[in-house]
Amino acid sequence: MTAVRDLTVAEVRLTPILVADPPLLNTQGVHQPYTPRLIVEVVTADGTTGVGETYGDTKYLELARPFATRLVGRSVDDLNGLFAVADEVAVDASRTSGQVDVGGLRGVQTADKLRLSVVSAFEVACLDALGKALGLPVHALLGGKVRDAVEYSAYLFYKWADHPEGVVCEKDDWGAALDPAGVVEQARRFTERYGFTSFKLKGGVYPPDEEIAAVRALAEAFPGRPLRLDPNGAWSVETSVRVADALADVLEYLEDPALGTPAMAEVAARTSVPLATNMCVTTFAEIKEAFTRDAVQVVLSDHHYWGGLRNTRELAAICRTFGVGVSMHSNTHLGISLAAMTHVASTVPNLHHACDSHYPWQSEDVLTERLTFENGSVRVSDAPGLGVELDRARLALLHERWLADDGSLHDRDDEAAMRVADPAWSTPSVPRW
Ligand SMILES: O=C([O-])C(=O)C[C@H](O)[C@@H](O)C(=O)[O-]
Ligand SMILES: [Mg+2]
Repeated sequence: MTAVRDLTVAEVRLTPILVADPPLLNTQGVHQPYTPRLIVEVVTADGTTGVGETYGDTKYLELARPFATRLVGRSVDDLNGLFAVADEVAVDASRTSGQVDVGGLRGVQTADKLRLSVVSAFEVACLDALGKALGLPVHALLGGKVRDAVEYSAYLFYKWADHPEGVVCEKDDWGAALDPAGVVEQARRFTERYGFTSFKLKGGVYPPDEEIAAVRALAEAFPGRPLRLDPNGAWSVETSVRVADALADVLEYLEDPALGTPAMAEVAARTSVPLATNMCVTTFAEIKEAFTRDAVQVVLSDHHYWGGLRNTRELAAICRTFGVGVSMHSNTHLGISLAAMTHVASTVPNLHHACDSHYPWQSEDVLTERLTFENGSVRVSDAPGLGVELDRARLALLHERWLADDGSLHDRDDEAAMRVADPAWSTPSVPRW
């Protein structure tokens, strides 16, 4: 007789941590030396533990705590029920903003989106637990993989060699990248270390002509390779069209050149370069206007804020229906999320672009074994659940760091980090150029 499993959630553990982050530049400022993440563990009555990961800023933590309490007593296979649980969690009005360019550069900050960013970690943890209980990989729970490996692109950043003097940080060995030669050198290291064959440059940092020169230098150094440029909405429509024209022969797509659907639609109407976004289509509610106006040709999904792996598949199905491409966006994340991204990406038939991932920038992780890239791809695990194992000692150490912090690093703030180097700095108003 087979044993009957008890999939009831008996305990939920939330562990906020701070992970080292290099001084990566974007249009709002620079990354802080440590970034907050939240690790979620869901433990079933029969002792199976599932793990998930999401943003660790205060606004997510204050939703995750009541969510965790409500989860106890429910079953890890009640994935649809997670959304009902989320609806019960109140979001303070001060946490929401209709702005597309809020911190973190991932589009509007509505109450629903904040909730979904928390749901996603619990959904992944439940899927991991369920997979372990059933002896099935997460991709099988999503309907099965259609590829054995998922391709990622090199996520290039303008970067200082070090965080400002006097700032407590972990050293990295990437060096500075502040001009076209530095960007090409960084790209070379990405190819040597991980075998990536496509490249995305985070732009909006320097005047557009300097970023055009950097992409041109990449095109020369890596002929024929897919290239992308993402200034996070820092440009006007005119500037966007000018950059698109200047790079039309080498860009796979231009990502969020201008801010918001109306501006993106104007740019799209005036260029043949496909436009991608992780800023103007970040919720299901934003799809209709963007697709109707043909404002974007590729949606960069992110299971964290779209509400999990199953919602990511729903988004992909909508994109497929409308002939819009789909790929994946990334903020700073660890191996649990990379595993989750890889599982869901392996099940999406219409994923035709290499996905973004910050993972190579993260020297620290909470896993016993880091995930690896081979020829720019991550192999899809067939082990039960996500196929990762938590390193409790590492987790405790990174949590200690979070506990020891005075609160100044508990919320991502690229503007504040830049002010340490440049006291006069404030996030530039948009369009910046
Ligand atoms: O593709 C994007 O827009 C991002 O990944 C946004 C991020 O916030 C990125 O710019 C960063 O981490 O600086
Ligand atoms: Mg982007």
